[in-house]
Amino acid sequence: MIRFEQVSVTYGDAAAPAVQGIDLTVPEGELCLLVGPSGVGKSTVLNAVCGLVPHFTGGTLRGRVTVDGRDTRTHKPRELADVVGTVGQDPLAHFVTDTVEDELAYGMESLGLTPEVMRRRVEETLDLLGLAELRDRAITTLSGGQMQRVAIGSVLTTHPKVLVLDEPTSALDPAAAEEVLAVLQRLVHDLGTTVLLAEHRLERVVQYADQVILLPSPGAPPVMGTPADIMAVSPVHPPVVALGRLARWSPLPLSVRDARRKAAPLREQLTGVPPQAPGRSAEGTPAASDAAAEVSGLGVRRGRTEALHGVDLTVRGGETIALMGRNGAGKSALLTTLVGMHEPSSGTVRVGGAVPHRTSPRALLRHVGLVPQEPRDLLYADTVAAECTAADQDAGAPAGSCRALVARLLPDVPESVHPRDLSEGQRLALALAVVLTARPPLLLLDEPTRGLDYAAKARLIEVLRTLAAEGHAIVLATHDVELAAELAHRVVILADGEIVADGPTDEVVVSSPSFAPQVAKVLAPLPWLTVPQVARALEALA
Ligand SMILES: Nc1ncnc2c1ncn2[C@@H]1O[C@H](COP(=O)(O)OP(=O)(O)OP(=O)(O)O)[C@@H](O)[C@H]1O
Ligand SMILES: Nc1ncnc2c1ncn2[C@@H]1O[C@H](COP(=O)(O)OP(=O)(O)OP(=O)(O)O)[C@@H](O)[C@H]1O
Repeated sequence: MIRFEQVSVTYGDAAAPAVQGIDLTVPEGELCLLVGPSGVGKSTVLNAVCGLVPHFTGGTLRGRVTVDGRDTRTHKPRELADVVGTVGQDPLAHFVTDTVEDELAYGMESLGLTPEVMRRRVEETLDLLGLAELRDRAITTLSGGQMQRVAIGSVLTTHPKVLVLDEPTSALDPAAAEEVLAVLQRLVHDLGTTVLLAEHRLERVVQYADQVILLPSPGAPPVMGTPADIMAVSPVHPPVVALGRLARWSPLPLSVRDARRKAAPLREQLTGVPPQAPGRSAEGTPAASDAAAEVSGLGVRRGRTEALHGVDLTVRGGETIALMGRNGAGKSALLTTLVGMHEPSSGTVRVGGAVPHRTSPRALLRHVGLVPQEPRDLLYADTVAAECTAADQDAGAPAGSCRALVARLLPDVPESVHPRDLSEGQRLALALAVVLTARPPLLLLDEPTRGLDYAAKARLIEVLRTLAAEGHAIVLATHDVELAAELAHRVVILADGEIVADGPTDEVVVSSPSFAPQVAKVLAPLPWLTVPQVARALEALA
């Protein structure tokens, strides 16, 4: 259905192609997963299928890409739209209408479907993606995950033969991610739809894949095979696979269910061994005077929505809190209120003693820094190098500090490229470095792992742990249960703008079917959360 013949893509005046030696076929009616490290060229491959590369991104495509027999060189993206539905990494860039309902209907209008069919599919999709209450909402007022749901819904309504999805679950809460994957699988099984999907959080998708294409490193040709064969060699793999490799299980488990069947001996070995508590540093709980932020009885309105109400939260230096909860629960609203972007409708907020919305942004910078959900909002300069220089100057940090942080998080981020042209993971690494350079006492991160591969995530965890150990307070809003399990001392769960759980990570996540990490599910009822925890314990036992 999708055919690549000796394809390579070179951007602008880059010295080497971003991808090369791509020669493969994605068969009709299969769900094919594209995996590989950050910046390796996954989006480039996907965009070549829908024709955005090279028609919109520029650059040179050599070789041939055909979709359902149509050559993307001679067919513009518009002329492929009836065959290929695409969800890109940045939904906002692709929306054409203003409201949720219009966006869901838009794709169908050009296909000449009857009003009855259109109506029915819109209703189905609203229900399927939990968007019914938001149908009249302006798209610009949606939360990140709500936008991603609309973007996915808008391509589902047209029932295209081919779906191309770039990290489609990166902003979705765990339950929504599962629902979307279940829908995709149903389309593949029942309608014979062909799905090509790139994703970093393999724990969410690998068990649904018929085939996996691995781009192992920049410029290296892809390897294609069954999920089990590829996971056995892939540098990127989900925690169950890491656990399976560690415990030498064969065949390697791809799902929690597979792993549980093999885990009895490991459970036995670990029984009675106390796991090291997640994220905990040697210093223990910091003194009560260290409050980096105090929130009390907080209410925040966004348009007609009561995004937060009655929120009480104290964040202390040295502590890392994961803020979790469904899409639209109010996580971003809380973080942005802490940096003064919204005036509370009730209650009080103090950050380092200051009232954020009455403090000048410049003065507030001494107390708090936010990496926003859309890293682009933070980046102004024309090149990565200029962005880093500016960050050093703003923070009064030694020249080269920001650049060194970028390199520490992700190798090979190009210096002279415009931040706009970076891959998703590269752009996030840059935004993280810009904020980390200022070393604010309170560090807020909104979904800080989109586009990051497992290795980059592990390096980010290291950097953040060091900061926490030095007394910085960290709050991260995330749907990444694996990240929360590794990093957070404490988990706070928001639902409909209210705090519904607040406690030590192991206590909160282990008991939750949505927020438990894979290792917790595999080893339950034992309270283990992460592969590194298990690895350390096994080493000590050996
Ligand atoms: N328009 C462009 N101009 C110049 N370089 C680009 C452009 N788009 C992408 N690149 C570069 O090509 C490489 C591959 O990027 P791509 O977005 O395809 O990676 P990816 O595997 O999707 O990454 P991620 O996992 O971070 O989303 C990166 O080094 C990126 O900086
Ligand atoms: N300008 C606005 N007008 C109306 N409602 C808004 C506006 N901005 C945000 N909202 C709503 O406020 C609620 C909280 O949004 P917020 O972005 O804080 O959610 P979130 O927990 O960060 O979600 P996600 O996990 O999807 O990022 C959502 O229901 C959202 O639709």
